Amino acid sequence: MIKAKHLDSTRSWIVWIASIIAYLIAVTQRTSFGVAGLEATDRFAASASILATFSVVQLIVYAGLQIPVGILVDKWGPRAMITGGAALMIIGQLLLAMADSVGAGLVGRFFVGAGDAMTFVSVIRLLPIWFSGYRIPMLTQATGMVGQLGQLLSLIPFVALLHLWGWSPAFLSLAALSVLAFMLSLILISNGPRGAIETTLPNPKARVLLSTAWREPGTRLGFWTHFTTQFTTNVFLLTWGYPFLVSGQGVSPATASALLSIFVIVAICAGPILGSAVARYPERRSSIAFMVIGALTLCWLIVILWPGRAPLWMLILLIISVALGGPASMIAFDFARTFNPPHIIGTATGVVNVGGFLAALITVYVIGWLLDLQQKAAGPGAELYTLDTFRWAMSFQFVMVLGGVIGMVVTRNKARRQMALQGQYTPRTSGRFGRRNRIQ
Ligand SMILES: NCCCC[C@H](N)C(=O)NCC(=O)O
Repeated sequence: MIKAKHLDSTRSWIVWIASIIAYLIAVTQRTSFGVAGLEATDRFAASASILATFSVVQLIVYAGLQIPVGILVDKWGPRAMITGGAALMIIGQLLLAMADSVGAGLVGRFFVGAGDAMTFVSVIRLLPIWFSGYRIPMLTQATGMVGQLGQLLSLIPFVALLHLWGWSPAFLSLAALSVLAFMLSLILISNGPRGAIETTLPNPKARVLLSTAWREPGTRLGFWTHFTTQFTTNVFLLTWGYPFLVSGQGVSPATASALLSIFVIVAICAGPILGSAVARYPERRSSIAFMVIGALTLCWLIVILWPGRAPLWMLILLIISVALGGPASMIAFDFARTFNPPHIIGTATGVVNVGGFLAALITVYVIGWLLDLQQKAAGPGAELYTLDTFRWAMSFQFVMVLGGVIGMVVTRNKARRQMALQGQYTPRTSGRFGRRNRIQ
């Protein structure tokens, strides 16, 4: 087969670099409110639960928009979505810069969440338009990795601006950053040459796109893979990791912060390794995901069953294994891409991306509920955060892992049966069909 001329060209790299800058900036916008918690408490005279509402609203908006965004990526193309997302984030951060009430702040955060939700799926959709072969899984990992650096922009320069200049100028600077993303996307991103996004339908209906993507077992395998690999990372980073380490495991706040920074290091180191493993052994993608899930489940089990507090080295092992879930979750997008025809990859990617965020939302909520329940059951004056209350509450993650693994096994079997019927390679049929027929 002759390779299209635009694939893997200089233009491809320009488009990819512009798109990952837009994603990196979206992650900065996403994580900026979390690092401004103390200032937000003062500005909005807010309680801890109101502050938590900001995170929950953002997660709900993000997860709730993934499927509509995926469908729109297939209808309008990634460029319009990335540019539109940057515009929404400009509006959101301008509103936040001026907000002096919880309501106004929440509206700002809603816009930021919506703009952020439009970015990642569109960036992932650009990859098969502009690249070919093994580069796609490698660049999928690299996209996830570079994006996470956006968190560092929030943690270092944004926090510095907040302390030096105060709330409004700091959030105005974030709006300016999204202006940069908007301009770069408008000028440098392209949906590819005419016909690069193939459509079989002239004006595809949203319902048709969604049901076609969902009926494909590979999309559901991606959903459950993302669900199971990513949620523990989100639960740990977004809410319960820090109190679990400090109040449950008794480590100092400084050690807890240092432990949390391991997430960034693991994401940077593991991304290329997992990316090249997926590129070399695409038929083993789900086994790689199962290995990571096995490792993180085993580490959680050891920490939870450890008599008393777990030693520091065990906590480090736990965090490394949980952090591996981030890069492993990118395998889920590879399923969406390889099992679906090009005109519904956006929709399928949106479906897959709901998995981990939905699981995180459920788990964050249930862990909080289980902690409250144990405190109430223990009677007046009982502590909310103790080693034992955390042991029981964090154990809920095993229920989610079990549900996710069942989903993965069932959908993997369906996907394999379908591939075997189509005469394509699966590990079990490798002897019959040979490596040449494996699905990329
Ligand atoms: N290297 C870790 C990247 C994790 C990315 C994650 N799996 C994901 O789904 N990201 C979506 C997003 O919008 O960031």
